[in-house]
Amino acid sequence: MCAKQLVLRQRTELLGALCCGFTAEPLDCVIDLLLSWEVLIWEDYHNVQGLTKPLCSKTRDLLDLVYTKGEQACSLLLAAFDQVLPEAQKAGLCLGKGHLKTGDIKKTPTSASEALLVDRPALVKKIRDHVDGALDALMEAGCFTSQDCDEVLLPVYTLSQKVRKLLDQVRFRGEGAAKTLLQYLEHIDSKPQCVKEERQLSTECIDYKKKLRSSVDSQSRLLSTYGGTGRFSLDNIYTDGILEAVQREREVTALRLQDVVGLHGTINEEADTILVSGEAGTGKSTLLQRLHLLWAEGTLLTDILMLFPFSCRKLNAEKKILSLKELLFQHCCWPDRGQDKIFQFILDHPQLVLFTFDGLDEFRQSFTDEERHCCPTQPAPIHILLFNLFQGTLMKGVKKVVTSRPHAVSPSLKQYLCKEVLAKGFSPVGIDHFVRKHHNDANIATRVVEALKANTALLGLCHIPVFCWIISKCYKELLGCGEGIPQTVTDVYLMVLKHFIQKRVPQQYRTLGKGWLQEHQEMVRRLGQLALEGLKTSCYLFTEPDLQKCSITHQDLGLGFLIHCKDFSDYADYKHFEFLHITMQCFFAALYIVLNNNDNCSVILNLFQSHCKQTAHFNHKICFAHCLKPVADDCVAEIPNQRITSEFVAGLLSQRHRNLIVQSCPAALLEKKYKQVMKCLSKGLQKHFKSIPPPVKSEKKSMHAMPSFVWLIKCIYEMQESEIAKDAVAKLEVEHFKLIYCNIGPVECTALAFVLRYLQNPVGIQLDFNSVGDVGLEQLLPCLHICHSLYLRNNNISDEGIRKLVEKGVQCECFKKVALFNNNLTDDCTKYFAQLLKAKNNFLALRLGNNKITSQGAEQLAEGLRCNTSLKYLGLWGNKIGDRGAEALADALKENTTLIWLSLADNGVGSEGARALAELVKRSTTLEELWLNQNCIRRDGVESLIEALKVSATVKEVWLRGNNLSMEDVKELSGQESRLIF
Ligand SMILES: Nc1ncnc2c1ncn2[C@@H]1O[C@H](COP(=O)(O)OP(=O)(O)OP(=O)(O)O)[C@@H](O)[C@H]1O
Repeated sequence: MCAKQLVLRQRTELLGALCCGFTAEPLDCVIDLLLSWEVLIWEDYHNVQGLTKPLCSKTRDLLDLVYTKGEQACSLLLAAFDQVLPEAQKAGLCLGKGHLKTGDIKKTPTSASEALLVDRPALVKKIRDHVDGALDALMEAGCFTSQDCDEVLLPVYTLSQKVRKLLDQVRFRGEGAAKTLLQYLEHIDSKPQCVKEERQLSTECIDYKKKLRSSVDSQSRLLSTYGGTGRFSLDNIYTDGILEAVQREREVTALRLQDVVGLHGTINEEADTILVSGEAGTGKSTLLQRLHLLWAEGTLLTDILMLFPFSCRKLNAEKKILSLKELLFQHCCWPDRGQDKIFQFILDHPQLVLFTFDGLDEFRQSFTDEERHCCPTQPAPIHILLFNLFQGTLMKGVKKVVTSRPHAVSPSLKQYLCKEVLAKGFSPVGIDHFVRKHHNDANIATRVVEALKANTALLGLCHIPVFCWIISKCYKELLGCGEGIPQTVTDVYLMVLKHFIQKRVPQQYRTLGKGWLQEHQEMVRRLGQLALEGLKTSCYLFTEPDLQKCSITHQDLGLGFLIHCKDFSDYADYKHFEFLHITMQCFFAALYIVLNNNDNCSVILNLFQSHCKQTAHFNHKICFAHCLKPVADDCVAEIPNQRITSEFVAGLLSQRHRNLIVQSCPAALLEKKYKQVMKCLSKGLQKHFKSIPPPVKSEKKSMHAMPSFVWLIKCIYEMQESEIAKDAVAKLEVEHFKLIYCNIGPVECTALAFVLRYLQNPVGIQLDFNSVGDVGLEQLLPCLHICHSLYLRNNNISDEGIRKLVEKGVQCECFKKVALFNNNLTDDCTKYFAQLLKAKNNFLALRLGNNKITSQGAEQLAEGLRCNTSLKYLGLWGNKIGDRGAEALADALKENTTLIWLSLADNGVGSEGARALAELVKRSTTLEELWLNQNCIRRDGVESLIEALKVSATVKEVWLRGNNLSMEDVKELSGQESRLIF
């Protein structure tokens, strides 16, 4: 098909490709290329870009214009799309590759202005880091006025747009300006710009920078949580958590703290907002605090001159309209002099400034991009300022780091994100480090660590830092509990409550008796009522007046323990910002619901039924919209907190805690509430299962769970009620459970195993893209006997997790497949898999792609393969087994009569490895597909494979793309053997 036809037929797709991202950058890049290839002349450029046109109109105009210019122009347009669009977006498009070689049409410029046009695409990238220098050079040479500079530096422009404006202005000013710019570019020194700016800082700016540093330093030096009895220096207690960046295609990569603000993991270069998201207590605020401290000490973010930290919770209190200047100076740090100069410096040097916003989920208004505000001096309500900062309409170029729980991150906010970082809590090593840092006494630390290791359900909870902190704080109660207790989140919070009450009891009566809850029930009820009220209005504050209303003092609350001050500076000001950690507030609310003597169970019904109504279809939008509907007046308002509260209600009503609770609430009423919850949970699960669509022909019946399913399972676990679990899944006929991207961590794994172990028939469990980790994997083991396939792509699993999996797996008759793509596996894990292969002669598929397995691992695996007579699929894509590994595997599989699929793609295999594999091809009577893409096999290696294929009756395809072969080799060799795929 000719290029003109391609442009016409794919008009909608081409339009979509340039307009879907809400940023003009792809269109601008296409235009840059077309200008440099002379498809567009300067006049066309102005016509297309027209000042106030929306993005879609510009793109339509461009497509129309190029279409009228004929076949060659269309061909170049497609080539420009090919260069600009990311691979994923090109997937469905036909861009007529090979029509034209774009390199051939690049003209040799005859003037400086022409040079700027011909090199425009490259110059846009190059000048990005030198806009200020270029403007200075142009001003000095008298080519630009300060008005020209202002036009270029308008804060609404992205950095690339500023460069394009600059280039346009230079063209407008003529050949002299173009020459000056080219000369400047030739002499750009390699020093980063900030070094120069540092030298030019006015004394006002230097003084302000010092003041800001010292204020940030004092705010972040102590761990901001719990005053009174224990204040930790952040340096002493901070423990690295797991951080991951979400990439395009929803892949994730690991990040370090220092990468949070860097380029690593960027998905949209034009945006400035970095989101750190994570569930309650995963350490988002602490991470931010650590960044602040390291900046203040001058050890990290050294290219940032001014850092402004904000707390969204505090900003809720700002009722007046204010300008950006007031926001910065009044809410962060007041300049003693030269306010205007300092503010001007901030406006002029956005790349040297960082804003951080902690706890967007606590901000009362939800993000919207409906109201634009771009003037830094114009006052506006606080939410308008914030939302425009996030979008980049205001203070484009200033990096902003925002933390939030996931539920508060709307799709409309996501489109303005430059990267998304997931805070996933502690790894098992992190838990160990944290506990040891927490306890000065090494003996106690060791006992706590051992107690955790002996109670894996609890260890699972501790990967969330706030639990780790609670457990460390209540270590005396923990060590006195005996083995295996506590098991559930409710157990942990009851332990906290007991600890807290214990502290209020006079020294001489310190040992609490069995009736401890009853003795303190009045206060617990009052706090519970307060908490419930707070949750109904999404209010997380327990302010002084609130407490006074309930005749509770801060002493009652136990300042040293329960109070969670998000920002240490708040502590001095606790009358206004006292704060109980939200999960604790949910727990008190649940206690109130359970202890309430009111016979009417409508609160419980509302609490549980609102979730149960959701169907099993995985549709976040529907689910989210449903969740946002207010459920009922007497029910808590916000869904995530509602979920946490209902889990506690289920836990408190469980038979295990009956003896404690029954002292404060009549037994008959408790029983009624218990039955009510049991009924809701069981009905909820049934509804969920009933809504599973029938399987597509020839496919397995599978269920894609959504968050409400995970919540139901967690409630059942909190109740520790095997009967509901049994009932719920007894009649379930599903062959495959899909729980991908469901925030499944160790806690959820414990609950899943508790329920799924009662399934009648074996299922596949797909948990790809979660945070299962070694601890979670261990938690899943109780349901391994009903699991035929386990999929754990991207789950931070290491060799230790595999050791435990295999230990159990060899005893489970129906466990036949495991997929562990992209985890942290090394050669160590292969000895366990070798054991599995030796012991289980019904095992079918082992997929270990994208791990860190070398030739040594392959050799160990080979030992297992030698004895195995069942494996059909073996995947080692993206490891480093090399020739030696390939030889070992090929040799071990010589006599094998089951393997039909083998992937050694991207493993550094050369011709020697290929020769060994050729032997396998020759001898195998079952092998059908061999994947050897992205290796370094040369022509001689391929020739031995061709020879082998002559004898093989089973092999259908050998994939050899991306090896060390010339075009001629490929042409010639593919002519010799059609089963080779190049
Ligand atoms: N990296 C860490 N090192 C040491 N302790 C930590 C770390 N992260 C979190 N903690 C502990 O866990 C507590 C809760 O962490 P933090 O407040 O940062 O969580 P969060 O994700 O902001 O929670 P929320 O969503 O409820 O606001 C902290 O007060 C601290 O005790």
